[in-house]
Amino acid sequence: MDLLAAGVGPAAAAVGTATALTAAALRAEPYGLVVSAGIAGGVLPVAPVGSVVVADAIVAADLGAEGPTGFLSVRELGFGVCVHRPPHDLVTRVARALGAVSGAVLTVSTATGTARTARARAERHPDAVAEAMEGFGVAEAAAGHGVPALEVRAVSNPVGPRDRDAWRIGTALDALAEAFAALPPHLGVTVTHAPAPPPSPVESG
Ligand SMILES: O=C(O)c1cccc(C(=O)CC[C@H]2O[C@@H](n3cnc4c(=O)[nH]cnc43)[C@H](O)[C@@H]2O)c1
Repeated sequence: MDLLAAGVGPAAAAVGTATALTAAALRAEPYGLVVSAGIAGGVLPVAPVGSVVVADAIVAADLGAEGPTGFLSVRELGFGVCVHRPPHDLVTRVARALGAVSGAVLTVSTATGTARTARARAERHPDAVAEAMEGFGVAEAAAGHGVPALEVRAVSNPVGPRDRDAWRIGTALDALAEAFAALPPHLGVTVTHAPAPPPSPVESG
């Protein structure tokens, strides 16, 4: 299992993921799974701060155009996909193992900051449990390489009017670390850590 910090937003996430997947393919050591992980805004009441979510759909929620009747996705415009669906069995297994909520996780380039945007996105995506800014970029890169993608997030803040005092990034990172410690056997991988260096000799005398 390798860890890549690709940056914030769908473009940085796609570039970082595609580069890593290409490099691995050229080494003839292709990856079998990509996991987009991080913190997220949670949709209340299903995904409160500190909860973990697993995406059953990774949705590009603001990639498209505005029309007179509202937002039109790239799929509605006829030139792309706006949803990637991770393998259903894997989502079910991982969500159960982590005690996580599963549902659609929206990828946005502009984080929700008003009740009006939160309402519009909830109306368009009633199955959404969270939003973040990278999942769809990761999933597009993975799809381009024929590799399945998962998205696992820990909730740092509620989706809604911008309120930085309500953010609990430490709580979310603790929950994410706990989830990732439990994850490997459910992905069918074993994690090996480099052995700790020996303690430096203590001089006596
Ligand atoms: O200052 C703000 O209003 C603000 C709004 C959204 C995100 C940020 C960040 O600095 C974190 C970006 C980082 O965190 C993920 N994230 C966490 N919560 C949300 C959210 O409610 N909506 C979208 N993204 C979120 C995101 O994936 C980025 O990696 C600041």
